[in-house]
Amino acid sequence: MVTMEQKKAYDRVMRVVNGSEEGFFFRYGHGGCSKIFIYNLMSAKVRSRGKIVLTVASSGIAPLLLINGRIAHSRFKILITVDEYSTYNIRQGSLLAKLLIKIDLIIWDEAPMLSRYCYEALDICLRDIITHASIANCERPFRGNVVVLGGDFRQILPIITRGSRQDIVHATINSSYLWEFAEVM
Ligand SMILES: Nc1ncnc2c1ncn2[C@@H]1O[C@H](COP(=O)(O)OP(=O)(O)OP(=O)(O)O)[C@@H](O)[C@H]1O
Repeated sequence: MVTMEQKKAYDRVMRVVNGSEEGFFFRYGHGGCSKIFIYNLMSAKVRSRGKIVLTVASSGIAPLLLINGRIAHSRFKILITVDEYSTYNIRQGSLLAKLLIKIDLIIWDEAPMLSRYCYEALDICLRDIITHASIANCERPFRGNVVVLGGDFRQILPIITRGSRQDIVHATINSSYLWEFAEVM
């Protein structure tokens, strides 16, 4: 049985996935506070309606707990070293590009572990790929796709070789231009 707080977060995302709204959510909570439990609930429900959900995680262990989870680097072909100019290695017309045009929900766990440039590259990639399919939502983050990131900023942050505290904070997702669109839940 889900708690009231879990139901509220689940209902909020489901309303957006089922409606025409776009949404970018961040599920924030400490370890063991049911983030994966909610992701699995959401992905099972959305998939049961014949819709497409991509579930990924930043680290090698978390995808094992997600239903059909994959490592984000493998799923999106993210380069190992990313910077502000990075994009994903996905070609127009490829099978992955066609899949990305059709997705209804992206769930990405352990998001604080990766550099914000990984998410900004996803944003650029979706804008680029979906531009060829539709001109709707061109101003919205992730081209209007429903994206749920999640994780705990008190756990592992991006690793910056010989980086200072400021460099690490600057590399996290909440320093990104995308963060102003995020609905934290
Ligand atoms: N409403 C619920 N009913 C039954 N079990 C629950 C419920 N909510 C959470 N749990 C259980 O609590 C445990 C911790 O939940 P979960 O793994 O989703 O946490 P998490 O926030 O993803 O943890 P971490 O940050 O360490 O990955 C799991 O075993 C999960 O099945």
